[in-house]
Amino acid sequence: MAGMKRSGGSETAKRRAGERAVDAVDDGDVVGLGTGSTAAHAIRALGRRVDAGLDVSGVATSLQSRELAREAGIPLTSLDAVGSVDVAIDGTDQFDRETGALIKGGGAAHAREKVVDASADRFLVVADPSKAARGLDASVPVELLPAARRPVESAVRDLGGEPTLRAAERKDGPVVTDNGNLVLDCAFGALSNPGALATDLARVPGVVAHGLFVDLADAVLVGTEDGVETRSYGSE
Ligand SMILES: O=C(CO)[C@H](O)[C@H](O)COP(=O)(O)O
Repeated sequence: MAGMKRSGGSETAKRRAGERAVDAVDDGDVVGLGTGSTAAHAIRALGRRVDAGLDVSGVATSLQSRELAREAGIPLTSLDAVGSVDVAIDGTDQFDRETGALIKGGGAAHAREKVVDASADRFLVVADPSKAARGLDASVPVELLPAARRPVESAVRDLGGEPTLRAAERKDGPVVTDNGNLVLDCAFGALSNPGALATDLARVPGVVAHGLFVDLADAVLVGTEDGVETRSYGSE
């Protein structure tokens, strides 16, 4: 994947984080179902609790999470129907240990993820230790309207970034998101002010959503080989 490296964190660590996050789900909750390999562990764990009698419904953030939820037997609803979710469980590509700011979008699902995660009463991030960082320096995925590619690339360069169109791996040409858009992976180096960059990127005409999630996470649950470390942010 050009410009965006997916994590090779251990499956044990990812599974522990996903399972611990699902412990926070209560009977009757509407649950935001994140995208990616770590969130997939949470979806499977939630499915096991549904099998055991838990009454919840899920809001998928992608075609991937919708299919996984169906396989796991989790009843699905939509944000159109419910307006918000009680708890969202989602992965991340990088998180700042100090602030809980995230860079997401390695799976090109960050537009819907942001809508669902931002609507949550509690947004729990599940991660393995390879995602932890001091500050943020990964490239920032930007989903954009296909017709806006050139002006968005130019605006990213004006903001100090170097955009790379994300190429598909098992298809010729670019990645096309679940929303029919393209993704630019934008290398800015170390981010001195992620909040300001988030605001600037969101203002660019043609940008649908960027992968900076600032002041959204309530907690990051980091699975390890031995257990789970919970880092709380905001009001948690
Ligand atoms: O933001 C995402 C998808 O758009 C994922 O949550 C992120 O890429 C983490 O994935 P994984 O758990 O497979 O490392």
